[in-house]
Amino acid sequence: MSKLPEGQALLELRHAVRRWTAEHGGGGVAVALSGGADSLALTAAAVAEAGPVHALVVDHRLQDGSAEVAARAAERALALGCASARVLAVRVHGSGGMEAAARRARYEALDGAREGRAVLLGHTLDDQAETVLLGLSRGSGPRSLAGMRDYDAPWGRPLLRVRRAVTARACAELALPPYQDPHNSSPEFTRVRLRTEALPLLEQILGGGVAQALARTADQLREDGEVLDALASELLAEAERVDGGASELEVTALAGAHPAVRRRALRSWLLAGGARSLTDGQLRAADELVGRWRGQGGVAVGGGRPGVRLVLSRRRGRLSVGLVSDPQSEQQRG
Ligand SMILES: Nc1ncnc2c1ncn2[C@@H]1O[C@H](COP(=O)(O)OP(=O)(O)OP(=O)(O)O)[C@@H](O)[C@H]1O
Repeated sequence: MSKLPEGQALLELRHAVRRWTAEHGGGGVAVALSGGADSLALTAAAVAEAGPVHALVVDHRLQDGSAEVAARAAERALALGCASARVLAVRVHGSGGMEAAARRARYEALDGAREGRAVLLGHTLDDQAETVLLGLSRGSGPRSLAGMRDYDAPWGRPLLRVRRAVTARACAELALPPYQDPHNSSPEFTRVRLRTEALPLLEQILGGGVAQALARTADQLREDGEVLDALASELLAEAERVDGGASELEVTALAGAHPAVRRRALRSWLLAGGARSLTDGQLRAADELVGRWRGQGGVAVGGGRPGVRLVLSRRRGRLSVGLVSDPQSEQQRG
């Protein structure tokens, strides 16, 4: 496409992408294109504002006709002026449900194909608001209420301040009918009901502005969280001792810190040590090894293997993580 039409919606998107590239660098990016309105409109705006654009379309191969949907999206990307468009066919497998497995496969494929470029995603302010509302309702911690960041290398989200309705209008201005994913309107998905039922009701009861308010909450929590993370990494640097290649934490160095900072320090140290999907309960139990020590046993943290658990324990004034065999889970397997 030689020249884009200059409709209001497209201009708003171009402005958002221009702001993003000014802050995080342009000169060529990849765009994750599903063919839906958000990423299609983003692709058009990026072509105009972000240098050569390389479209990456993931075919999850979960629905009949998915290859055609992906091929059409790639064609559109080229017609919009992308420098290249690739379809990445993936195999969705593994634990945690289909949605989570598809997401994992998608991000892995995008990461493998980006060739050093940032990858722009089409998340909008409405996606951010839904993330925050879902997190609030589920009692998630501040890290998840802080929502998505506009750049979490290599993932860029230039549209986090743009309403979803704007991307739909931009597609209309471009005369590009977006692909409508049937999953996006299926009420069996919690997120869809939040979008189509809960948020409109809240908007009606509170007189509007709810999505923006939720996104603002995320911004505030993110800023606060960054300060706490910085304090936690200072604390970690003071407490960490590396002994024969193994990382341990000196309890006396942790003891004087505020538990909120301590838990963040423990979280990042445990993740670096191989823990996965830490819960608030596990982190609080881990913290009690410092703050409420009464000789208690170790704390199992997710991240072991069948028959082996990853356990955090305190010995001789230091915390360490190690693999401990777990006869119970061996029995369950056997
Ligand atoms: N099949 C796909 N191929 C390439 N990019 C995709 C695909 N599906 C989604 N994306 C990218 O991810 C963005 C968010 O998509 P969507 O909202 O459907 O995902 P989600 O599962 O809700 O969110 P998340 O990506 O955070 O898991 C899209 O705007 C697009 O940039």
